[in-house]
This record gives sequence, structure tokens and C-alpha cells, in this order.
Amino acid sequence: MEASGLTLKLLLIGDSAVGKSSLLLRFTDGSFEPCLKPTIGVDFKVKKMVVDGHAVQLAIWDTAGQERFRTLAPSYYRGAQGVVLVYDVTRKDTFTGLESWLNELETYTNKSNTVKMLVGNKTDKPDREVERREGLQFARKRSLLFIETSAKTEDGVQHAFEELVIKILQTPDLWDKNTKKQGFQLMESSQKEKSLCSAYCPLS
Ligand SMILES: Nc1nc2c(ncn2[C@@H]2O[C@H](COP(=O)(O)OP(=O)(O)OP(=O)(O)O)[C@@H](O)[C@H]2O)c(=O)[nH]1
Repeated sequence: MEASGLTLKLLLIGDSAVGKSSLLLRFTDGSFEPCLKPTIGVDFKVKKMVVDGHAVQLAIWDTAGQERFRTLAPSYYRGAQGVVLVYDVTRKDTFTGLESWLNELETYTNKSNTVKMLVGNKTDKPDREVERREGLQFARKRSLLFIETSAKTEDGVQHAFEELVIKILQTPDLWDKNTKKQGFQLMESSQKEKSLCSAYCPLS
């Protein structure tokens, strides 16, 4: 099956205030808000992009990091082909908490080969508590893709999503059978949330 016209479900997870919504805002709208409110439940955005000559539509789910919303998690994980696990390089606790996020991921994803990317965000800040090599080491140990980003300066953001999509496209088992159903679900949602959609063709 051709990858062109494909809809992929991506999920952003990680502790509260690590910058999940900011990464999504930067990626989809190209903007940054210094005082973003915490996500309540879940947010959702759609973005089109061309990767390696394939037009893909990304349905990106931004989950709330706050503990009180964690019970909603199982439904979000279902059908996700890619997961972005975010920590804040200036808060060690968000890095040490990664194990519990990975456990949750293992429990709730229904695809064994879901592509996972670890993202160390807020590299623009001077008060770093997690070194790049620590992030890299953890990612290698747990077979995750890895990148550091700054939603504020844009550094690494585009690259993070592109790498994730490329890896998903290289794993046809993940998207081949699901294309039809996912596409239908997305059409319903994107019609409701037209103002949140944007189009982007970085490689054309
Ligand atoms: N300096 C800097 N600040 C950032 C960066 N990314 C996010 N922030 C700020 O960090 C705060 C939290 O960001 P959010 O994007 O709301 O974090 P979140 O992970 O979505 O938080 P929850 O919705 O509670 O799960 C906001 O005030 C952002 O402006 C970054 O790369 N650099």
C-alpha cells in the first residue's frame, strides 16, 4: 500500500509543564506562548506534511500531564503509530519519571511496534539538570529515538516530528491495515476543528 494520503495518529505524553503543548503549537502554528495554560484532558491538532515524497496527515493528540487526568490515558493510546515522550532538561524529576511513562505506554498501546521518540525539551534555558548524553543513554537502553528541542527557539522541533514519521513510514505493518479507519475518524474531527488545521510541506 502507498504511504501517500496516509493519516497517522501521534501522541504527546510526559509530565506536566515539560512543554508538550508548546511543542505542538510550535510545530503546527509556528508560534510560542510563554504562559501557556495546562492542558485539560486532551487537545488535538491536525497537520499535513510531505516526508520523503509522501504526503501524510498527522493527527496529533496532546495529553494532559497532570496526575488527575491520567485515568483517561488508555483511550488515547489506542491506535497510535507514534508516541513522543517529553521531559524537561531543566527538571531532573521529569527525566526520572520516564520509566513510569514507558510502563504506561507498554500497558496501553495495542501495537507492539509503535515508534517511540524521547524528547528533551527547553534546551534554551540555562539551568540544565539533565545532560544530553544522559538522555541519549536512556533512549539507547530503551530503544527510543532521541532528540533535544526548544519549543521557544524552534530548535529541533521540525526534526523531531519528521524523524518520527520517517520511522513510522519505514514500518508498514504499523499503518497498512489502519489507513481506512483512521482516515474516516480524522475527517470527522478535522471538520469540527477546522481552525486548528494547517498545511506544511517542508520537503517539497
Ligand atoms: N523556555 C522555554 N519554555 C518553554 C518551552 N516549552 C514550553 N515552555 C514553557 O513551559 C510551560 C509549560 O508548557 P506547556 O507546553 O503548557 O507544557 P505541557 O507539557 O503541555 O503541560 P501540561 O498541559 O500540564 O501537561 C509554559 O509556560 C511554556 O511557555 C521551551 O522550549 N523553552
